[in-house]
Amino acid sequence: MAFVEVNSLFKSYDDSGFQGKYVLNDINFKVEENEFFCVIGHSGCGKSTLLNLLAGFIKPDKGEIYVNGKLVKKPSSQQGVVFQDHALFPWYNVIENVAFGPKIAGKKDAYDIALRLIKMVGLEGYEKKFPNSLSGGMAQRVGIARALASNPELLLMDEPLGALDAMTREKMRMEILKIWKQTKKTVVFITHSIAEAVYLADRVIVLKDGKIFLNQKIEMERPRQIHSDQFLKYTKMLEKVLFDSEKLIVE
Ligand SMILES: Nc1ncnc2c1ncn2[C@@H]1O[C@H](COP(=O)(O)OP(=O)(O)OP(=O)(O)O)[C@@H](O)[C@H]1O
Repeated sequence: MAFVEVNSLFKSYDDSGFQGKYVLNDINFKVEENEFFCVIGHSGCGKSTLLNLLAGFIKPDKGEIYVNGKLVKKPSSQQGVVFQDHALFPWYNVIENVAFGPKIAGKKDAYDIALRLIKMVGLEGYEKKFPNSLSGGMAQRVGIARALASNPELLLMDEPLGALDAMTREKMRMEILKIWKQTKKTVVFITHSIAEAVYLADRVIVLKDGKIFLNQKIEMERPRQIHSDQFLKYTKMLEKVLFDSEKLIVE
């Protein structure tokens, strides 16, 4: 069994639930352990819905999701989530935000865990700062540290770089890859950006009209050279599927 298995998943927000109203319509895919898995699609195609289902925040109409062999039924510390708007507690400083999960779990070393992760995301010295005094990139680093603090098996990232300016975004991409390599987590990462998906992913799926239109392995050495022929080959392939209505390729 793969680390994550999504089997015949259907989700509608309409009680009548007939086909055609499904935001996700018979979605099937697998994510291997330690894989960096990207989901890409136009606005409204169901990316966040898929992530919320993986996180156990909402339930499917039909189908199942297994994470490490366990059926996802509700949110759990095994699924860490990073949100686009970082969703930090504004009344807590950085260390309290990061230590929150381990403290709730009764970990005696919650602050040690938090300190280690704050250092890992490059925010040493900022432990006592409050979210409103941090830049977008810094707040997102705290969001990542907080998600990692519960030592989840699966890290779910919903457009974590979407609100950042282009330069910070580029820097954060590299940071995320570094953190991924260091922690050896399995990552499901949602993005609007084709280049981001090709830069980051071991595998990309393209969601469109409630279906997976492409499930593609990205076979390139890291760090990836964004001007290389191979990189352009993949970006063109994804562009074609995203903007061309005919393709339906599932490996
Ligand atoms: N709670 C909800 N109730 C009703 N409809 C919803 C709800 N959440 C999402 N939808 C609808 O489901 C569809 C998919 O939304 P979703 O947020 O999953 O898309 P998305 O691909 O993440 O979009 P974006 O990239 O803009 O964030 C949209 O048509 C949206 O309006």
